[in-house]
Amino acid sequence: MNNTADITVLGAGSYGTALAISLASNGHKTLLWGHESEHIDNLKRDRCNSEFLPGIALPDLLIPEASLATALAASNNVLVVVPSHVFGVVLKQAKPLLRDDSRIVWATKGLEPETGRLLQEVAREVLGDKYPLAVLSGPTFAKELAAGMPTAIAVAGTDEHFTKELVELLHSPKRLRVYANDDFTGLQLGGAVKNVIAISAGMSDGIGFGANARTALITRGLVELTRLGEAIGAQPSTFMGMAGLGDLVLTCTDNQSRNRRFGLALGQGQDVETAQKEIGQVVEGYRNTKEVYTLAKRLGVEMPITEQVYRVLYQGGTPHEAAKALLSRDKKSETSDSDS
Ligand SMILES: NC(=O)C1=CN([C@@H]2O[C@H](COP(=O)(O)OP(=O)(O)OC[C@H]3O[C@@H](n4cnc5c(N)ncnc54)[C@H](OP(=O)(O)O)[C@@H]3O)[C@@H](O)[C@H]2O)C=CC1
Ligand SMILES: O=C(CO)COP(=O)(O)O
Repeated sequence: MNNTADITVLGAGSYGTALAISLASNGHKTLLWGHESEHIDNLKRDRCNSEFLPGIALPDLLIPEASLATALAASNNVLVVVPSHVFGVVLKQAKPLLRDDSRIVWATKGLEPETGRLLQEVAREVLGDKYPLAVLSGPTFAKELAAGMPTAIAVAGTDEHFTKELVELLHSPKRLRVYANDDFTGLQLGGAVKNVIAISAGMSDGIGFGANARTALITRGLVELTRLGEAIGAQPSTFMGMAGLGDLVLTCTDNQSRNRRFGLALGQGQDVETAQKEIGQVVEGYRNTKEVYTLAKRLGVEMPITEQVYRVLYQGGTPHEAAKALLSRDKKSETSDSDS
């Protein structure tokens, strides 16, 4: 089947638009589908996603598209960038419209709501084994990527050929460095767990603690992520890369992160609902906390920071109580899970 576009992006929020801008700026014809036709009309009229990325012009090769059928017929490369709680829903909508040669990659960061399953399991359940799958993960704020500021990211998947082609499509010597990785599981998990740790770092700063506490949370958060990763078959070295340390540092330290801002608001005494509402965009870590907590409990993996964030978000605990609980834990060795 002939491609009329090089790639189709599903999800016209901040990150879907930023990736589409980046791809189109690389010289690739890119269709950008969004589920609200009025939003797509605005993109076409303004040549700008004023709602999510004000002031950043859409390149000529970026074509906003309101019809999912047209978007999916245009290219065999499908990049899904919707929030994790609608990932399965969007794949179900897409399934009857996919081409025989479609290949699916996502930049969604999260796990399946309630079950805590990796998105690869959701994709396989909905789509079967027919299509190659891949994931993009790493420290990439939409606004900076869309503005063409230097960025690095990692990609992994089920099919080496597809992964290599994604590197070719996305990589730009001027703006975006793309690292191929062979740990499909690790890249997905890193993108979900960092959201939870970013909330904890935000809470700590919101309370008024300093750089020491924030850095301790990043470092021990990395330990939690690595422990959970090993339990589900990821490679520990992945978490020293873009989708682990990289994304933890980014989202725990910079207020562009919605998860961090959510935590900040909670640390300053705001309630969960108001804090979420004020962000006005997806705060993946709110749901991810429940999913990561559930997954860790199921596998018997110790994740004390995640557990405390869960207490605050779902069990009425306060950020101060969470900090106290973490500080008063038994003394232990840094390098093993035994007591000191
Ligand atoms: N923003 C960033 O810097 C980064 C984001 N990500 C990840 O990308 C994913 C998307 O986040 P992001 O773009 O930032 O989120 P935004 O909140 O900016 O946008 C989400 C978009 O998804 C749309 N959407 C909601 N429900 C559906 C649906 N059922 N079908 C189709 N579209 C839907 C929303 O439409 P509507 O507004 O109409 O509800 C909106 O356009 C998340 O998993 C996030 O973690 C990853 C790296 C960086
Ligand atoms: O994943 C991100 C950057 O890599 C975006 O982080 P937030 O979802 O916290 O804004």
